[in-house]
Amino acid sequence: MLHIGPYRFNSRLLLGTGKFTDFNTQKEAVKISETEILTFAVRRMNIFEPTQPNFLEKIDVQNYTLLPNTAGANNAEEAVRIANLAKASGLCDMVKVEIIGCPQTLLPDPVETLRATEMLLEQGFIVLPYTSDDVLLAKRLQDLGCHAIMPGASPIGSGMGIVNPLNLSFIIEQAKVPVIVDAGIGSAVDAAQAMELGADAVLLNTAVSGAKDPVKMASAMKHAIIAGRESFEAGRIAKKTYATASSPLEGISK
Ligand SMILES: CC(=O)[C@@H](O)[C@H](O)COP(=O)(O)O
Repeated sequence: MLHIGPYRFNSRLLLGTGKFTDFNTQKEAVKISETEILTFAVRRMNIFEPTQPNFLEKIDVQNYTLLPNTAGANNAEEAVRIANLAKASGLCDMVKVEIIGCPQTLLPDPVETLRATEMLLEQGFIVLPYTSDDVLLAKRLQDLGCHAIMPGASPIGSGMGIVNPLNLSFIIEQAKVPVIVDAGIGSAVDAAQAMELGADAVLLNTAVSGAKDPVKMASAMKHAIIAGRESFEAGRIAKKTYATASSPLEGISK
């Protein structure tokens, strides 16, 4: 079971809701993924304008925990403002801090992310900062008291998978809060790898919404995350340079 602050989840898949070609595909993908947490950019919701189109309109949002993110914020103050807007509209008291520092790589701004996390924690939010795979930054965020750490596997939407598994495993090793690998997942094997490294969950969007068959990919991601977690818990065999026979002959009388 995944624990984030006071919340408990059976699914370890967090699904982004953007970039689907149509609302029916989005709905089917969300359903088959069996995710319990949906994430979205607050700035894309017309939260105070019920007459305007709502991109979650096909989804029965009562059945999900909503994780608004602060995408679009350029600094800590803007992120805090966006988080409060989401909270005031009754969406959730959890927030994913997303403060992009570079328009080309979409990598997060570490200083502003740290500041926003501190400010939001002071205001009583359940805070999940999206961060790079910087090991010490992850520790600093954890020391502030954030409720989960969300290191990127690779740049958002790149589909490059985990570019630095070593950094990720260092982050996981030292973590006292859930580690949710967020962004850059390209296919099911990447999601399984994150879980095998010991991540607590995976957040992804583009790999599903941009797949040739998004619904099938959502299903694949669900299974990959379950398989990766089971494999992690089962404990993999040690890697060796040379072969070991599968049917050893030692001890067998001739
Ligand atoms: C939807 C969301 O929160 C994204 O910002 C997230 O980082 C997903 O990234 P990918 O699209 O690379 O999976």
